[in-house]
Amino acid sequence: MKVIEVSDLRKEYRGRNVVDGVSFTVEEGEIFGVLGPNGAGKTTTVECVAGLRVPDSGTVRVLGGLGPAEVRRNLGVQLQSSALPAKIKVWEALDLYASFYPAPADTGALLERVGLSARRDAYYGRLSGGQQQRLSIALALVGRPRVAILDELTTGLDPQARRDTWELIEQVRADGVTIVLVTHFMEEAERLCDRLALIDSGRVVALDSPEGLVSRIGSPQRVRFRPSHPFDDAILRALPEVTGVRHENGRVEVSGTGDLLPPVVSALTAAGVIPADLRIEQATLDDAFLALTGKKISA
Ligand SMILES: Nc1ncnc2c1ncn2[C@@H]1O[C@H](COP(=O)(O)OP(=O)(O)OP(=O)(O)O)[C@@H](O)[C@H]1O
Repeated sequence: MKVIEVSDLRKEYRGRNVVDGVSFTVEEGEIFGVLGPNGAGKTTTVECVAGLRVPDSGTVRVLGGLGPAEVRRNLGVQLQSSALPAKIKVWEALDLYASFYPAPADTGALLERVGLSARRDAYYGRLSGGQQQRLSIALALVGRPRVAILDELTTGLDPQARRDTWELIEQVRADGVTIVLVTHFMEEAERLCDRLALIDSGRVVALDSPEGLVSRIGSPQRVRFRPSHPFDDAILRALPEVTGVRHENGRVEVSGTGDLLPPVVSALTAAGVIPADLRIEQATLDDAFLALTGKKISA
């Protein structure tokens, strides 16, 4: 079942098309990513989906076309800008948000799940960045939504807190909540998303699974090494898997397709060249974005 259907969404600010004809659908139970550089129009898009901004044109259908009140009841939203007052306590914030819904989640169990039980009496302003993010996720889930929209939820977190948050998101999805995840971290998108829309300058430039996006670009693999001594590139260029060979500061980078490593290593070995510091790199979503738009996501 399609839980969100967005068609030709447009929003203009001061003569600029911030959202410029965006269309996508989100299936029930998936983690759908909206990935793109800062200022690409991601937040504006999801805020239109959540009914928090009015698009200039285009349509948004949530859960088969519910009205605004029903959408609010079924949609949990965690936004970048949803800062709480510093002097509100964790349990007070949760109780307050729970009071907006007819059948809210058990707030004690929710605090447990996001790892904040021990901080229930703490002031919001006293929480670490990771704890504040976890509370904002709890607030997005307290109405027991069928769909949760999470915007830049790991921005500013240290790597451990980020990984903990990813695990939490996977658990939430395992409970059957459909998740729309806005991010500009490709690692986050690669790890969590079933499908994603790459957004650039208000447009969807591609929509696919992370693997699908990466496999669209020509050179999904790179092998790098430091050769024991100079050699003739022709021995590598002759291999059908190899599409390019580059030399840089005494290192060699071979790009190509398929299973690149074995033929490269055997060709080098046959020529008596020992590859030191051998590394293999898969293409990433960043490479896919670069290939599609000419820009880096993480600018
Ligand atoms: N209310 C507004 N009035 C004027 N311009 C706005 C408004 N909201 C957003 N914009 C502009 O629209 C563009 C897209 O903003 P948006 O927040 O949707 O991008 P984003 O992809 O979510 O980026 P970020 O990750 O930085 O939030 C930006 O250039 C922003 O300055």
